[in-house]
Amino acid sequence: MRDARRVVVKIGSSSLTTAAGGLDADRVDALVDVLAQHAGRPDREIVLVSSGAIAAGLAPLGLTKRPRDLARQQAAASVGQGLLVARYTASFARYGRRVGQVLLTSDDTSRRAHYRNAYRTLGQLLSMGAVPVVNENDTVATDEIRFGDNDRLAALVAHLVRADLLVLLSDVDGLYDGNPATPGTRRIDQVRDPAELEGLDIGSAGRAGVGTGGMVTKVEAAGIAAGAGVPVVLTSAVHAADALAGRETGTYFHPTGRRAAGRLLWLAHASAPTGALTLDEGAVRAVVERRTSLLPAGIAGLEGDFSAGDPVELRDTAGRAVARGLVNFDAKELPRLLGRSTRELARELGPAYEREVVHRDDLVLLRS
Ligand SMILES: Nc1ncnc2c1ncn2[C@@H]1O[C@H](COP(=O)(O)OP(=O)(O)O)[C@@H](O)[C@H]1O
Ligand SMILES: N[C@@H](CCC(=O)OP(=O)(O)O)C(=O)O
Repeated sequence: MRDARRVVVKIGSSSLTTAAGGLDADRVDALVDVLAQHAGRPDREIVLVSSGAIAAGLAPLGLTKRPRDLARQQAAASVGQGLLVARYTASFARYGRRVGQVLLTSDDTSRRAHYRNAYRTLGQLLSMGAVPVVNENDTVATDEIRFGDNDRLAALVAHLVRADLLVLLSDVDGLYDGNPATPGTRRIDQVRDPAELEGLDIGSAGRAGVGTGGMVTKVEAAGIAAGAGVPVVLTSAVHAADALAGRETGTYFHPTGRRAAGRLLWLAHASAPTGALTLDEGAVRAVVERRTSLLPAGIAGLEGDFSAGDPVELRDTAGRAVARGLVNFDAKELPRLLGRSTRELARELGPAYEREVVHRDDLVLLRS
């Protein structure tokens, strides 16, 4: 951990705001002090995933707690994101460092061209010595395409930039074997296998009116990152320096998997499918066992109003999800193509209809 060169640090709203609501400039500065020192060493790079846009926008808009409706959350995020980045800009300037704002949606990150763009921009910022400050693009995301929680976004960003380490900072110094407010609960120092966590009381509520997802989303995010080969430290913001220096702190999640191919991890975790295709038995075998592309001939039915490029679920005839993929046709185009061979379609409708419905490079299996 001490040698981790490229580190993604995620900080939650609860660690950036005051009890009265609004951004806590002192806490932002304290975090930046630690990050700037780490990033100031040769060969070290930081990508910061920062929540707090909604929380920072509440007080300026006269709101006392996080609104339930999406429209007001988006308005708060719009006001708060500006304030948040202004604060980071001023704070990193004390160290002569620039910051670059990067706002992502799940839609951006599962589409091939957008994914490459995100990868390139983050890499460029880092190579120019700037600190990318990433958040979800809350003001334009709809409920359906929202990540909704930055823990998962941070895990996917860690994978995207091929980070050596993911540090999740919260207001609690690690994962506990029960709600830490309950006397007698103990911190878990290491997690070697997510199965070790089964049966633990892991709360889904964050600090009232501020954070989202509680510990549940952190544990899920740690599972995604560790499963993709990125070790994770989960600790409190006050221990950020320890985590970056490789000193023991919080809960350490050992990597459990190998680094998977780029975009497919995003496809599996970032996006909610906008529709579903039902595959006949032969097509399930072809896609799952032989890892081929999905052709119209093997599709028995479809549901949902998707557009070309959207993520869809691939199901067997019993309705079980077997894979997820990016579809190459709009839902309204597909019915007349189903069950027909690509050669026949190309002859009848033109060469554009020879294409796969889901290309195997855009397909991720959900069970093996
Ligand atoms: N088993 C657990 N271990 C640690 N914290 C837990 C657990 N269950 C629930 N929590 C709560 O989760 C909270 C952190 O979630 P949240 O407020 O959403 O964080 P953030 O805003 O940093 O993303 C902690 O303050 C703690 O009260
Ligand atoms: N994108 C949202 C943060 C969503 C979120 O996951 O919040 P948190 O649980 O505090 O990390 C915002 O900036 O307000």
